Amino acid sequence: MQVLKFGGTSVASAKNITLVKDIIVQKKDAGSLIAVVSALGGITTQLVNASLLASSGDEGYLKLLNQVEQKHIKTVQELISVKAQSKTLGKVKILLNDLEDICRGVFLIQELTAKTSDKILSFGEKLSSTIIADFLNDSGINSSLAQPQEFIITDNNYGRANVDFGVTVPKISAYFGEQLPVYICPGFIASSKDNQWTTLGRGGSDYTAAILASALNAAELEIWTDVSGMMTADPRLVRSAYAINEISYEEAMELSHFGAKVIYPPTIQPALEKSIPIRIKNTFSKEDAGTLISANASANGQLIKGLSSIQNIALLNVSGSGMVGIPNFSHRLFRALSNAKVNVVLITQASSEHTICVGIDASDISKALTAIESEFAFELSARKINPVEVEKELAIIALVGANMKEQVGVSGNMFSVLGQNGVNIKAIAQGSSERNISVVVHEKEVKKALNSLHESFFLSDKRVINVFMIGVGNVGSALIEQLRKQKSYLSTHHHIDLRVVALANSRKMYFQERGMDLKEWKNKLEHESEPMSSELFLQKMAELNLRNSIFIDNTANADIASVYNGVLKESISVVTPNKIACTNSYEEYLNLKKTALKYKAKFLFETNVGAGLPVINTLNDLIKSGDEIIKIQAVLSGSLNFIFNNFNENTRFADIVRQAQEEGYTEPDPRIDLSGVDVKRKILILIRESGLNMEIDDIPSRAFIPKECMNAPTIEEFFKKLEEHEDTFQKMIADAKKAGKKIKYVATFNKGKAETGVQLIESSHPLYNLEGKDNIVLFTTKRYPEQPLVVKGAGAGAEVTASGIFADIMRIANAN
Ligand SMILES: NC(=O)C1=CN([C@@H]2O[C@H](COP(=O)(O)OP(=O)(O)OC[C@H]3O[C@@H](n4cnc5c(N)ncnc54)[C@H](OP(=O)(O)O)[C@@H]3O)[C@@H](O)[C@H]2O)C=CC1
Ligand SMILES: N[C@@H](CC=O)C(=O)O
Repeated sequence: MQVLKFGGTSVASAKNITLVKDIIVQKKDAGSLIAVVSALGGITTQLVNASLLASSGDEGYLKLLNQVEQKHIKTVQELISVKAQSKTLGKVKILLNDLEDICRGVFLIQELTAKTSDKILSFGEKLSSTIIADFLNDSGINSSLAQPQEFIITDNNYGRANVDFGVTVPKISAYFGEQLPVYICPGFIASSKDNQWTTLGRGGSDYTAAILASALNAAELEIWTDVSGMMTADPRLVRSAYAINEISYEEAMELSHFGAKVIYPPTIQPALEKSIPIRIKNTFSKEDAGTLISANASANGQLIKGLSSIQNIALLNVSGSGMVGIPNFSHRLFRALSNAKVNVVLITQASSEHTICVGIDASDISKALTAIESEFAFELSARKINPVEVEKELAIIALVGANMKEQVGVSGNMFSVLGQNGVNIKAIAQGSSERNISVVVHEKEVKKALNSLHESFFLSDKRVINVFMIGVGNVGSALIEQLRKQKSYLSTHHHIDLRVVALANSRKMYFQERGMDLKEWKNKLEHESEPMSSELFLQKMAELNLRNSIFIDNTANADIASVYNGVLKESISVVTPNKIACTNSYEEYLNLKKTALKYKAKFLFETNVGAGLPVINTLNDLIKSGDEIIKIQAVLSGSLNFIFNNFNENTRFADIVRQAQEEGYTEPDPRIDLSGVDVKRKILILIRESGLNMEIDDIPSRAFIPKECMNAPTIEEFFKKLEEHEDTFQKMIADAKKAGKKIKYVATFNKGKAETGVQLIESSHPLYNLEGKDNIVLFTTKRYPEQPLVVKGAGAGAEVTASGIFADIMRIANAN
């Protein structure tokens, strides 16, 4: 005998019932089958609501009953041929009349007992099974409507009756002794020994199917539902969740206890006891393999089978010195909660015995508090225990898998993934079965936590990196184009799904939670955006609370640089070419580093010095490996090097500066380069990264631009003044030429002192042949005392800078 169970959504409409028929037709040739059916989707809830309204004397119950009636009549009319319809409609009408009579009784006496409630709720399955059996017969499939009241016998515990297996099993064997091709059996309903209608409680139809499968020694029990099996995580929260092929009974129970509602394992006990495999199948995608739950489920090398989550959890923290070493304490606590019918979902106790923390459904908080306060009234008044602390808006997330046992590092990995994403863990529970590690987190973190854990433990997945970018000018737009071009490469070769979630310039900002199409960003930012406000940008970024988020600042703006600390505190990494944050006071610079460390975020700014050149990383490697910096000599301004390499007696200084600006080598405000400020910032960053404390004002610079130019109020005025001082610049270049030297703007750090300014460089010096917009950095260190370690190459320009930022993004993406 085959036993199949179809849940509420599988039989929610005529269209769905037709799919059920197709499955039955396909299966019936393999032997007799019993199809256990639930009530049409949504009907049980309507019956509950109608009975409650009736019991409170509200005539609104009639409206609900009318909706129930219409739904069933419509289903009959859509399913059954006209000539056979009246017979089925007659049966349905009789049932509906009985239902209405019972509800009217409840309405009149305004009382709803558990016994009457069971009677009312039974109509859902009675109606659905009657219609489905008639539909199959009308479609030429010989079907019999089974009457579970005749073979599932229970006690009188209405609402959740207990099955008497001693009586039930022989009755089932006798009832199904003569095997017809197809039985349609209403799930959920049963009968007590004194012939009263009872129901089997939550998951009741699964239970009916499991009882039948067990009593009839079915080869397999199939549960047909609306998903393609038990999923690795809740697909509404984790889009990349997928169906688990095989899972053990124990793992299925763990997953289901914590939120995977596909099956309700306690009701599967009869099948489990006889090791009858259970297959979860999707009525709406019947070719999908589904999930096989069995005693010998193959692990397929997977440590973790799934992630589950339950929301609306509260933690009660019971603490106090009066608990320590008192053996009876926990007994009293749990007895009080049990007597108050509070279900304890999670328990943790520190070995100090000073606190016990219990997780409960938040709707039970007041019941639980009353129970505890009354049980421990004396201890509370004597201050032997503290007032119970309650924390709400929490959720439990559990990692489930039998293969975790004895496997080192699973919980370590779990905690580190959550930590890197700034998810605070409020409580932890792991049983010695090592099949489940549960953590309690804030409700708002659930989505991020589940997604980061899913990415980490289910390797077939892509790792999503979410980018929030302010500044889409010269460098920012080059970066966007590089990200666009590399997207599919990163996806294929590195399993990284790099998404740009937000973009902003000084006027507008545009957000797209699932990542935007980078071909269209300009249009979207211009036409589908909202006004830019850095506060709102940060607020939206925090509210989205996406895993693996990176904030990128491609501006040269001090206000934007001032938000990094707050961003890092959200455990969001910061990448920036903007030098302002690292050249503010030393204290602020150190503070950013400390915050990043504390909140497990990264603060990366490789492009602050030498654009895309690996200057800071090289220096960091030297320092980390124990080397010491003796001297740094460098040309750190791409624009100034370009200007001095291209300016001659045949060109005008202002034109060359303008060209450097147009080529994208200068700062947004070129005065920052020409004043030497940009170079001071860069050498300062190198000094600080070498481990030394220095402020920008400690670095002198020899100005070469006349004061009058630097004092110009606007950039345009500045260019005009440069033109007016052309003679000064021509003299500079002529003097250098006469001396057979080249002009370079050099930064030096030696013996604890730094200085910057123009120098005339001889042809034998390593700086002499520095072409175009190149930078060069010479590190003389304890390990490189004579021949300095040299980093050289293009030190300015949008493309190289963008690629340096991209490299920082990849460092973060690959680090987690
Ligand atoms: N060019 C280079 O070779 C290198 C540059 N860098 C650094 O890269 C950064 C960017 O330079 P670059 O791209 O040339 O500059 P751009 O002036 O071309 O672009 C700056 C971008 O930042 C935006 N912006 C400025 N202020 C704000 C604000 N308050 N809020 C939001 N957006 C703002 C601008 O918007 P809007 O257009 O609306 O003003 C623009 O999109 C600078 O910090 C620079 O020092 C670092 C290494 C090398
Ligand atoms: N303006 C800078 C480029 C970025 O740091 C330079 O000229 O080097």
